Amino acid sequence: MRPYVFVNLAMSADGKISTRERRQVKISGSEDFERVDLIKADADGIMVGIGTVLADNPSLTVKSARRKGERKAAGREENPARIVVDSMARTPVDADILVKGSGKRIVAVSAAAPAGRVDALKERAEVVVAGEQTVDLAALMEALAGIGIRRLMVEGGGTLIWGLFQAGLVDELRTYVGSVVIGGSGAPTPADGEGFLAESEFPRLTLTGVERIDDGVLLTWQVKKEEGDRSLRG
Ligand SMILES: NC(=O)c1ccc[n+]([C@@H]2O[C@H](COP(=O)([O-])OP(=O)(O)OC[C@H]3O[C@@H](n4cnc5c(N)ncnc54)[C@H](O)[C@@H]3O)[C@@H](O)[C@H]2O)c1
Ligand SMILES: Nc1nc(=O)c(N)c(NC[C@H](O)[C@H](O)[C@H](O)COP(=O)(O)O)[nH]1
Repeated sequence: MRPYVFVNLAMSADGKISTRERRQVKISGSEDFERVDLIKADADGIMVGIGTVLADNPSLTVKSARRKGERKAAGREENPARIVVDSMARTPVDADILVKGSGKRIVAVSAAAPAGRVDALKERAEVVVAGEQTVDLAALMEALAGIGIRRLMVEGGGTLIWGLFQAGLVDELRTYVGSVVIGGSGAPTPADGEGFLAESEFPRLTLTGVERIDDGVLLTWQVKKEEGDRSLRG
Protein backbone atom coordinates (compact mmCIF):
# COMPACT_ATOMS: atom_id res chain seq x y z
CA MET A 1 0.00 0.00 0.00
CA ARG A 2 1.02 3.64 -0.34
CA PRO A 3 -0.40 6.97 0.91
CA TYR A 4 -2.99 8.93 -1.04
CA VAL A 5 -0.75 11.55 -2.69
CA PHE A 6 -2.03 15.01 -3.55
CA VAL A 7 0.19 17.68 -5.06
CA ASN A 8 -0.65 21.26 -4.11
CA LEU A 9 1.28 24.06 -5.82
CA ALA A 10 0.97 27.69 -6.86
CA MET A 11 1.76 28.63 -10.45
CA SER A 12 1.95 32.05 -12.11
CA ALA A 13 -0.45 32.84 -14.96
CA ASP A 14 2.42 32.00 -17.32
CA GLY A 15 3.15 28.60 -15.75
CA LYS A 16 6.10 29.22 -13.43
CA ILE A 17 6.46 28.16 -9.79
CA SER A 18 9.34 30.55 -8.99
CA THR A 19 11.80 32.84 -10.77
CA ARG A 20 14.60 31.56 -13.03
CA GLU A 21 16.91 32.25 -10.07
CA ARG A 22 14.69 29.86 -8.09
CA ARG A 23 13.75 32.72 -5.83
CA GLN A 24 10.39 32.17 -4.20
CA VAL A 25 7.58 34.47 -5.32
CA LYS A 26 4.31 35.03 -3.48
CA ILE A 27 1.88 33.66 -6.04
CA SER A 28 -0.94 32.83 -3.64
CA GLY A 29 -3.00 35.53 -1.97
CA SER A 30 -4.06 35.46 1.69
CA GLU A 31 -7.16 33.36 1.02
CA ASP A 32 -5.18 30.69 -0.84
CA PHE A 33 -2.49 30.59 1.83
CA GLU A 34 -5.32 30.00 4.33
CA ARG A 35 -6.57 27.12 2.15
CA VAL A 36 -3.06 25.68 2.01
CA ASP A 37 -2.78 25.82 5.80
CA LEU A 38 -6.10 23.99 6.10
CA ILE A 39 -5.12 21.12 3.81
CA LYS A 40 -1.68 20.93 5.44
CA ALA A 41 -3.38 20.54 8.84
CA ASP A 42 -5.52 17.75 7.41
CA ALA A 43 -2.55 15.81 6.02
CA ASP A 44 -0.53 13.09 7.75
CA GLY A 45 2.63 14.11 5.92
CA ILE A 46 3.97 16.90 3.72
CA MET A 47 6.79 16.33 1.25
CA VAL A 48 9.25 18.54 -0.61
CA GLY A 49 12.41 17.93 -2.61
CA ILE A 50 15.86 19.07 -1.51
CA GLY A 51 15.80 21.75 -4.22
CA THR A 52 12.90 23.41 -2.42
CA VAL A 53 14.63 23.13 0.96
CA LEU A 54 17.79 24.76 -0.44
CA ALA A 55 15.85 27.48 -2.30
CA ASP A 56 13.05 28.36 0.15
CA ASN A 57 14.12 26.93 3.52
CA PRO A 58 10.44 26.21 4.30
CA SER A 59 9.36 25.09 7.77
CA LEU A 60 6.15 23.50 6.36
CA THR A 61 4.50 23.99 9.75
CA VAL A 62 0.79 24.49 10.28
CA LYS A 63 0.33 28.21 10.84
CA SER A 64 -3.09 28.33 12.50
CA ALA A 65 -2.88 27.93 16.30
CA ARG A 66 -6.47 26.67 16.27
CA ARG A 67 -5.67 23.95 13.76
CA LYS A 68 -2.56 22.93 15.69
CA GLY A 69 -4.74 22.71 18.81
CA GLU A 70 -7.28 20.60 16.94
CA ARG A 71 -4.53 18.22 15.82
CA LYS A 72 -3.24 17.86 19.38
CA ALA A 73 -6.78 17.37 20.73
CA ALA A 74 -7.15 14.53 18.23
CA GLY A 75 -3.98 12.94 19.60
CA ARG A 76 -1.89 13.97 16.60
CA GLU A 77 1.36 15.95 16.45
CA GLU A 78 0.85 19.70 15.88
CA ASN A 79 2.40 19.37 12.44
CA PRO A 80 2.18 16.65 9.80
CA ALA A 81 5.32 14.56 9.32
CA ARG A 82 7.68 16.64 7.23
CA ILE A 83 9.54 14.68 4.56
CA VAL A 84 12.48 15.79 2.41
CA VAL A 85 13.46 13.80 -0.69
CA ASP A 86 17.21 14.28 -0.68
CA SER A 87 19.34 11.67 -2.53
CA MET A 88 22.72 12.89 -1.25
CA ALA A 89 21.72 14.07 2.24
CA ARG A 90 22.32 17.73 1.45
CA THR A 91 19.64 19.00 3.86
CA PRO A 92 21.36 21.52 6.15
CA VAL A 93 21.17 20.33 9.77
CA ASP A 94 19.91 23.80 10.75
CA ALA A 95 17.20 23.89 8.04
CA ASP A 96 13.92 25.29 9.30
CA ILE A 97 12.19 22.04 8.38
CA LEU A 98 14.44 20.28 10.92
CA VAL A 99 14.43 22.85 13.73
CA LYS A 100 11.12 24.73 13.59
CA GLY A 101 7.97 23.37 15.20
CA SER A 102 7.30 19.91 16.60
CA GLY A 103 6.54 16.64 14.85
CA LYS A 104 8.24 13.89 12.91
CA ARG A 105 10.89 14.73 10.32
CA ILE A 106 11.96 12.23 7.70
CA VAL A 107 14.84 12.67 5.26
CA ALA A 108 14.77 10.15 2.41
CA VAL A 109 18.23 9.51 0.97
CA SER A 110 19.77 7.12 -1.55
CA ALA A 111 22.41 4.49 -0.74
CA ALA A 112 24.97 6.82 -2.34
CA ALA A 113 24.51 9.51 0.34
CA PRO A 114 27.77 10.24 2.22
CA ALA A 115 27.72 8.47 5.61
CA GLY A 116 28.94 11.53 7.51
CA ARG A 117 26.07 13.67 6.26
CA VAL A 118 23.56 10.88 6.94
CA ASP A 119 24.85 10.52 10.52
CA ALA A 120 24.55 14.29 11.07
CA LEU A 121 20.94 14.26 9.83
CA LYS A 122 20.10 11.33 12.12
CA GLU A 123 20.50 13.75 15.04
CA ARG A 124 17.49 15.72 13.81
CA ALA A 125 15.41 13.40 11.65
CA GLU A 126 14.55 9.81 10.83
CA VAL A 127 16.61 8.87 7.76
CA VAL A 128 15.02 6.46 5.27
CA VAL A 129 17.37 4.91 2.70
CA ALA A 130 15.57 4.04 -0.54
CA GLY A 131 17.23 3.72 -3.93
CA GLU A 132 20.80 3.52 -5.18
CA GLN A 133 21.56 6.94 -6.74
CA THR A 134 18.25 8.78 -6.52
CA VAL A 135 15.46 8.14 -4.05
CA ASP A 136 13.20 5.22 -5.01
CA LEU A 137 9.92 7.06 -4.61
CA ALA A 138 7.74 3.92 -4.76
CA ALA A 139 9.77 2.28 -1.98
CA LEU A 140 9.62 5.51 0.02
CA MET A 141 5.83 5.63 -0.33
CA GLU A 142 5.54 2.04 0.93
CA ALA A 143 7.69 2.97 3.93
CA LEU A 144 5.57 6.06 4.64
CA ALA A 145 2.34 4.03 4.48
CA GLY A 146 3.99 1.57 6.86
CA ILE A 147 4.37 4.29 9.51
CA GLY A 148 0.74 5.36 9.18
CA ILE A 149 0.92 8.15 6.62
CA ARG A 150 -2.37 7.83 4.73
CA ARG A 151 -2.71 11.31 3.20
CA LEU A 152 0.48 12.86 1.86
CA MET A 153 0.62 16.44 0.58
CA VAL A 154 3.42 17.23 -1.88
CA GLU A 155 4.43 20.89 -2.21
CA GLY A 156 7.10 20.54 -4.87
CA GLY A 157 9.28 21.47 -6.49
CA GLY A 158 9.08 20.71 -10.15
CA THR A 159 11.70 17.97 -10.28
CA LEU A 160 10.14 16.00 -7.44
CA ILE A 161 6.63 16.43 -8.88
CA TRP A 162 7.74 15.08 -12.24
CA GLY A 163 9.49 12.15 -10.55
CA LEU A 164 6.27 11.31 -8.73
CA PHE A 165 4.20 11.48 -11.94
CA GLN A 166 6.80 9.37 -13.77
CA ALA A 167 6.48 6.73 -11.04
CA GLY A 168 2.66 6.84 -11.22
CA LEU A 169 2.45 7.96 -7.58
CA VAL A 170 0.22 11.05 -7.84
CA ASP A 171 -3.51 10.71 -7.13
CA GLU A 172 -4.58 14.35 -7.21
CA LEU A 173 -3.16 17.61 -8.52
CA ARG A 174 -4.28 20.96 -7.14
CA THR A 175 -2.86 23.95 -8.99
CA TYR A 176 -3.52 27.47 -7.84
CA VAL A 177 -3.03 29.81 -10.81
CA GLY A 178 -2.10 33.24 -9.47
CA SER A 179 -2.39 36.67 -11.03
CA VAL A 180 1.28 37.31 -11.71
CA VAL A 181 3.56 36.83 -14.70
CA ILE A 182 7.09 35.62 -13.88
CA GLY A 183 8.54 34.67 -17.25
CA GLY A 184 11.99 33.26 -17.89
CA SER A 185 12.71 30.24 -20.09
CA GLY A 186 14.68 28.65 -17.23
CA ALA A 187 12.14 29.37 -14.49
CA PRO A 188 10.87 26.24 -12.67
CA THR A 189 7.49 24.85 -13.67
CA PRO A 190 5.14 22.43 -11.86
CA ALA A 191 6.69 19.38 -13.57
CA ASP A 192 10.34 19.70 -14.56
CA GLY A 193 12.85 16.78 -14.69
CA GLU A 194 13.22 14.89 -17.99
CA GLY A 195 9.59 15.29 -19.03
CA PHE A 196 7.49 12.83 -21.01
CA LEU A 197 7.99 12.56 -24.78
CA ALA A 198 5.32 10.28 -26.20
CA GLU A 199 1.66 11.21 -25.80
CA SER A 200 1.09 7.62 -24.66
CA GLU A 201 3.25 8.40 -21.58
CA PHE A 202 1.33 11.54 -20.53
CA PRO A 203 -0.55 11.09 -17.24
CA ARG A 204 -4.20 11.78 -17.97
CA LEU A 205 -6.32 13.86 -15.61
CA THR A 206 -10.00 14.36 -14.86
CA LEU A 207 -10.91 17.96 -13.95
CA THR A 208 -12.91 17.82 -10.69
CA GLY A 209 -12.82 21.42 -9.50
CA VAL A 210 -12.57 25.03 -10.71
CA GLU A 211 -12.71 27.61 -7.94
CA ARG A 212 -11.97 31.34 -8.01
CA ILE A 213 -9.80 32.35 -5.00
CA ASP A 214 -8.40 35.86 -4.46
CA ASP A 215 -7.53 37.04 -7.96
CA GLY A 216 -6.68 33.58 -9.24
CA VAL A 217 -8.23 30.18 -9.74
CA LEU A 218 -7.76 26.80 -8.09
CA LEU A 219 -7.86 23.86 -10.51
CA THR A 220 -8.26 20.37 -9.06
CA TRP A 221 -7.67 17.20 -11.08
CA GLN A 222 -7.85 13.51 -10.24
CA VAL A 223 -5.12 11.48 -11.95
CA LYS A 224 -6.57 8.64 -14.00
CA LYS A 225 -5.14 5.46 -12.57
CA GLU A 226 -3.83 2.28 -14.14
CA GLU A 227 -5.29 -1.07 -13.13
CA GLY A 228 -3.86 -2.44 -9.89
CA ASP A 229 -2.86 0.88 -8.38
CA ARG A 230 -2.51 0.42 -4.59
CA SER A 231 -3.21 3.91 -3.26
CA LEU A 232 -4.93 4.18 0.11
CA ARG A 233 -7.49 6.37 -1.72
CA GLY A 234 -7.34 9.07 0.97
N1 LIG B 1 5.11 27.66 -6.17
C1 LIG B 1 5.07 26.54 -5.49
O1 LIG B 1 4.02 26.04 -5.11
C2 LIG B 1 6.37 25.85 -5.14
C3 LIG B 1 6.36 24.78 -4.25
C4 LIG B 1 7.58 24.14 -3.95
C5 LIG B 1 8.75 24.56 -4.56
N2 LIG B 1 8.71 25.60 -5.44
C6 LIG B 1 9.93 26.07 -6.12
O2 LIG B 1 10.52 24.96 -6.79
C7 LIG B 1 11.93 25.16 -6.89
C8 LIG B 1 12.64 23.89 -6.45
O3 LIG B 1 12.32 22.85 -7.37
P1 LIG B 1 13.51 21.90 -7.91
O4 LIG B 1 13.00 21.17 -9.09
O5 LIG B 1 14.75 22.70 -8.03
O6 LIG B 1 13.79 20.91 -6.71
P2 LIG B 1 12.82 19.92 -5.93
O7 LIG B 1 12.34 20.58 -4.69
O8 LIG B 1 11.81 19.34 -6.86
O9 LIG B 1 13.86 18.79 -5.49
C9 LIG B 1 14.33 17.92 -6.50
C10 LIG B 1 15.52 17.16 -5.97
O10 LIG B 1 15.07 16.08 -5.17
C11 LIG B 1 16.01 15.01 -5.27
N3 LIG B 1 15.42 13.73 -5.67
C12 LIG B 1 15.83 12.56 -5.15
N4 LIG B 1 15.18 11.53 -5.71
C13 LIG B 1 14.33 12.06 -6.60
C14 LIG B 1 13.39 11.48 -7.50
N5 LIG B 1 13.20 10.14 -7.56
N6 LIG B 1 12.69 12.29 -8.31
C15 LIG B 1 12.88 13.64 -8.25
N7 LIG B 1 13.75 14.26 -7.40
C16 LIG B 1 14.48 13.47 -6.59
C17 LIG B 1 17.03 15.42 -6.33
O11 LIG B 1 18.16 15.94 -5.68
C18 LIG B 1 16.31 16.51 -7.08
O12 LIG B 1 17.18 17.44 -7.66
C19 LIG B 1 12.26 26.35 -5.98
O13 LIG B 1 12.50 27.47 -6.79
C20 LIG B 1 10.98 26.56 -5.17
O14 LIG B 1 10.76 27.93 -4.85
C21 LIG B 1 7.55 26.26 -5.73
N1 LIG C 1 1.01 27.53 -1.97
C1 LIG C 1 2.07 28.29 -2.29
N2 LIG C 1 1.87 29.55 -2.74
C2 LIG C 1 2.92 30.34 -3.10
O1 LIG C 1 2.72 31.49 -3.51
C3 LIG C 1 4.25 29.83 -2.97
N3 LIG C 1 5.33 30.58 -3.33
C4 LIG C 1 4.41 28.51 -2.48
N4 LIG C 1 5.65 27.99 -2.34
C5 LIG C 1 5.84 26.73 -1.59
C6 LIG C 1 6.95 26.89 -0.55
O2 LIG C 1 7.93 25.92 -0.73
C7 LIG C 1 6.39 26.73 0.86
O3 LIG C 1 5.05 26.50 0.87
C8 LIG C 1 6.63 27.98 1.63
O4 LIG C 1 7.98 28.24 1.60
C9 LIG C 1 6.08 27.80 3.03
O5 LIG C 1 7.12 27.94 3.90
P1 LIG C 1 6.78 28.01 5.48
O6 LIG C 1 6.14 26.70 5.80
O7 LIG C 1 5.82 29.15 5.63
O8 LIG C 1 8.10 28.22 6.12
N5 LIG C 1 3.33 27.75 -2.14
